Amino acid sequence: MLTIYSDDHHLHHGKYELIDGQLTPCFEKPSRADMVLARAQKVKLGEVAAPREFGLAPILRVHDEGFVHFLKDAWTEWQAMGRDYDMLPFTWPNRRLRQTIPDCIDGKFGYYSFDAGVPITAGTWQAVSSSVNVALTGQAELAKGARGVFSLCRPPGHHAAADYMGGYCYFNNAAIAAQAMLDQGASRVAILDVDYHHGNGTQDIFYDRADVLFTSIHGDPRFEYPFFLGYADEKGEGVGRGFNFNYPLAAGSDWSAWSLALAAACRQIAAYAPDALIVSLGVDTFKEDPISQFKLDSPDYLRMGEVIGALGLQTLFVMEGGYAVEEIGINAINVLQGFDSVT
Ligand SMILES: NCCCNCCCCCC(O)(O)C(F)(F)F
Ligand SMILES: [Zn+2]
Repeated sequence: MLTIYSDDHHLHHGKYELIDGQLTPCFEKPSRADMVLARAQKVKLGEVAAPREFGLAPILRVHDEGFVHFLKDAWTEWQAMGRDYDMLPFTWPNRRLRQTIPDCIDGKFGYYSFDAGVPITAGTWQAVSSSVNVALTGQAELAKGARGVFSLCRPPGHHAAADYMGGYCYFNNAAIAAQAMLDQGASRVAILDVDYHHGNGTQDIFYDRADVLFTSIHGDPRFEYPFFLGYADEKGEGVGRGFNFNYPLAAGSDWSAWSLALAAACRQIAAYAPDALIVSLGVDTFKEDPISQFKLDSPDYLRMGEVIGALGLQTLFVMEGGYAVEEIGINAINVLQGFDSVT
């Protein structure tokens, strides 16, 4: 399988995030992507190609213009205030507060984010732009007829909605790739989000649409981040009703429970008969993941890839989460090798 990868992700390395009331070194760090790349090369998964440049147009097909320009100019504005350390948001327009965009950068940052898990640094813009180009280059390769392509994206994207970032995500790489497929003539695209956390951003972007089917298996939002989306009763709205399927699972879920949800999601995807499938590939479902509560083991990722491969769909894998850095490469690449093993 072809892998699309850029070293530009190293330009984004936030220092701290707030976990359990403590400022903690960021779990979303450069070594994550380095380990996945190393594993792909070690097992000779296939060629590794650099991304092509696609510019702002495909990003603006999904994200709000004000949001994009805030992110583009944020670091310059922050530096102009004499601040040379990471930007972090700290206040958000909750219920019954004005949804008016302030002039002050702290107010703008809060308007365009939903949590403090999105440090902005000098290199963040370049890194997130590159991550989008990695996803779009993968999509372009798939459009040429490849059965499967791996876009090794970093930073991840599935928590980012049209006009807010959060949870280590800035631009929604998978959503941007899905929209590009539709813009190039696809009628229907299915997204399968296997990350431990619900892809609230991806769901939100396509919630009122029938041309993208969103399915997600994740930690139950009653106890797990992102808490405020991801319930099973969220089925889509308007013409999008019936094109959103959430499979929240209890803490401690292992392959036996998880694979039943995968089978259910795959039944929906097969019935939808999409032109292509995008997998938001997070492997924080792993039993040793430091911030997650599922119990999948490394061999389970081979089986996950086989089940996805059995759908017989052209598939773009877009890297999302996974924080057990020693095993992230084995687990992510196992999915791709499992997929490739299905002829
Ligand atoms: N007590 C643990 C608090 C963790 N709070 C933030 C979790 C963010 C998860 C990000 C991700 O793994 O879903 C992505 F794929 F986007 F990277
Ligand atoms: Zn996650």
